Amino acid sequence: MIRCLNSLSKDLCNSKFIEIFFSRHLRTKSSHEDYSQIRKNGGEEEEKGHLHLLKSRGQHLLTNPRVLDSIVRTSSIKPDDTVLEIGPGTGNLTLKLLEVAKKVVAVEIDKRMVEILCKRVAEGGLQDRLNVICSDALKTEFPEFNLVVANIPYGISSPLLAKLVFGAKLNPFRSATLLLQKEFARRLLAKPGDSEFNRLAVNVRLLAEVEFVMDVSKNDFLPRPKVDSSVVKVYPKNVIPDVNLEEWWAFTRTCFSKKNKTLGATFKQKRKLMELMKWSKAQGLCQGSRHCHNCDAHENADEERVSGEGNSDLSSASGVCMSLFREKIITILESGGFANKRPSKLSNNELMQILCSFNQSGIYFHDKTKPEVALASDAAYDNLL
Ligand SMILES: C[S@@+](CC[C@H](N)C(=O)[O-])C[C@H]1O[C@@H](n2cnc3c(N)ncnc32)[C@H](O)[C@@H]1O
Repeated sequence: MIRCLNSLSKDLCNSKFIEIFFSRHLRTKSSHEDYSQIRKNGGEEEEKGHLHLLKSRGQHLLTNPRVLDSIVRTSSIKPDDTVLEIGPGTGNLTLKLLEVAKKVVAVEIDKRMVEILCKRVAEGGLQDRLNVICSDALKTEFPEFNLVVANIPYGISSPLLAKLVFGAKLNPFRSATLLLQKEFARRLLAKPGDSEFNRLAVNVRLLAEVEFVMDVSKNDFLPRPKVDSSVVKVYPKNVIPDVNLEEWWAFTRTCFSKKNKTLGATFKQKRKLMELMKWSKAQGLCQGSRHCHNCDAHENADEERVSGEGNSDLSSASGVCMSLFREKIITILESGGFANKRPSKLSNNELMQILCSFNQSGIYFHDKTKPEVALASDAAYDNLL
């Protein structure tokens, strides 16, 4: 492979050769095949100069120079910008970025790609302006950057977006121009009332604005993916709402568990009430209450939750406290006019208003006694969006 790359690296610096090279020398592997299998079964083929592209790594390379140019143009890169690129692959976009940025930090998980990338960049004499990190972008602490431009592997879109947007508090950047799966981009851009509107849009919109840039054809990639793609631009907000993020995530998770159900119906569910009672109890909401003081409702509720059992009749046995709690929640929703509203039609401001009313009444959606999850930690991005 190296021999092959040596002879081709000069050509690769010229985008006209990109397509010819890829059609001759790249091969794809299905998602279930991994590197160990390639080494075992396909090692000889790699020796002959074929680079197997892995679906499991989202290795669909953008080969249309016009699209690459458009992405760079819409990214509004300034000469003193340090651009973070996730998944540079063989460097098609990286080379264009290096033409205009002061520096590019490229994070690539596949060391075969890193070899090709470094070779191509060295051929252009631009290696001093490139910092390549061969690592998983989700597990890497990014060095300083002030702009993101990337054709990312679609399989990590959610956690990566979460890492960027929620991490912007610690690592501020001007904008992220991202090539995403079209369906994911539509969900990001969806407005309340749109069929695609969901928790992803709500959570991202809390901290960032998202703008549509353009659709990209499947034919602009090698190998051709099965899904359509779109470019979006994400702008982290300068001023972010004063809200505990874990509380917000837990709240939106509850609301959007059934996004088309009315909030009144969602909060009548016994399982949801039990969970909420747990956290609200942690805040001392019910301490001293006549009903709580003399009954074991919360302890029973906790036991039932753990064992997966439970009496569905809220008015019986340990349900006295739960009934009161449910009434309290419905009263709060009704007083704001939200009991019959559906989360899929609510704006972030309205959702924030509901959460504030709950919190002011001592109702919480997560365990506030636990320390806040460090936003820079890997675990923080799992299932966030
Ligand atoms: C869609 S390709 C884009 C390649 C290149 N930017 C282009 O446009 O031609 C995605 C790239 O991300 C890399 N990748 C996949 N998972 C990654 C991860 N967790 N961290 C960093 N890079 C990753 C793949 O190896 C692949 O090179």
